[in-house]
Amino acid sequence: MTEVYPRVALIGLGLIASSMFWAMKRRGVVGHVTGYARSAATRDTARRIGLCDTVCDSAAEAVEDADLVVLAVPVGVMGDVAAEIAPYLKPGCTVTDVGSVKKTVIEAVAPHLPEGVHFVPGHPLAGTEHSGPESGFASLFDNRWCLLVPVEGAAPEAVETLTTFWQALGANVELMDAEHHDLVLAVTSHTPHLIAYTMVGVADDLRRVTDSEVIKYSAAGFRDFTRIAASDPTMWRDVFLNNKEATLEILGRFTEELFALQRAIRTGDGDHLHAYFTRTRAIRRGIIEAGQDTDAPNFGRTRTER
Ligand SMILES: NC(=O)c1ccc[n+]([C@@H]2O[C@H](COP(=O)([O-])OP(=O)(O)OC[C@H]3O[C@@H](n4cnc5c(N)ncnc54)[C@H](O)[C@@H]3O)[C@@H](O)[C@H]2O)c1
Ligand SMILES: O=C(O)C(=O)C[C@]1(C(=O)O)C=C[C@@H](O)C=C1
Repeated sequence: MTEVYPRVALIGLGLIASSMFWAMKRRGVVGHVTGYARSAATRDTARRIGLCDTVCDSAAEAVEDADLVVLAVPVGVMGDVAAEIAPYLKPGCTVTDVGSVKKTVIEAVAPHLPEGVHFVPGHPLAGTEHSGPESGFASLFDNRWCLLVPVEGAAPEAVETLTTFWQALGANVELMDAEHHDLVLAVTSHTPHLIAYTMVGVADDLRRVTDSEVIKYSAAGFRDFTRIAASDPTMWRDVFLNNKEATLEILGRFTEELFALQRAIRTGDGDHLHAYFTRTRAIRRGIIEAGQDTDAPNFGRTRTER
């Protein structure tokens, strides 16, 4: 296919950036890809496995000729990274990010970017519990959503080109505003992760107290929780600290429902439980009927399957 961008720079070389690299190379989406990660060990690993055409020892060097710069670092450091690269950005280039939270990332990044640079924030809704340069694979974004969250006054051509880029990586693209994005993701991703972290923590405490074999005999549902709860601690700490308002709102609602279910169990209100579970089952069936069941095609894949 024709190149969407001649030169791309990946800042941060973890799961998402490495998957983007392999996906770009799979279809010849771009020309040359530079990469930079803060840690020398990550840069060494990237060089060893051929991740990026050139691995640079500074962010400045990585971005200087890039037509697209992708910030693929934890959301808590997006602003620092933007400040670091700002003086070296090529006029007319596009800067995007892949952060799981949009409002605070936009607030942290936008003020650093010089005029003439297009900022088009993004978020691919695809991932695994693995992290680091060796965890990526080319098919991660296939048939997954990538949400773009253009800031006010964003150049339509810059948004269009980034849309074409993500489509070439296999994703379906939609535009959304930042506040709505953060609320939707609090429901579909952030709060579920917090619940999984909590449930696994509770099971672990229980194991210590009773010395039972909670983990050894864990059923499939709980195993799914342990997978989610194995996700990167830095990434998820930053997600919760940066999507405070929406997560707390959804957690509040979650707690109310949980209390209602708790009460139904205590009072023996089987009708309440049955009606509730019937409603939730219908949601799952609706997803399957709508053909949107993209159930975990990426889980457990390794880099060798790229
Ligand atoms: N993991 C997922 O499921 C997923 C999905 C969609 C979006 N995201 C978002 O993508 C971003 C990256 O996540 P990931 O899963 O690829 O993480 P990761 O932990 O696999 O990789 C992060 C990379 O950033 C580097 N880094 C950290 N601080 C840096 C700094 N100050 N300067 C330069 N490099 C730095 C790390 O060395 C590492 O290479 C996050 O913002 C995350 O919220 C993650
Ligand atoms: O499947 C997983 O492991 C994920 O957690 C991926 C997941 C999600 O919650 O769906 C996690 C965070 C992202 O920002 C986007 C995708």
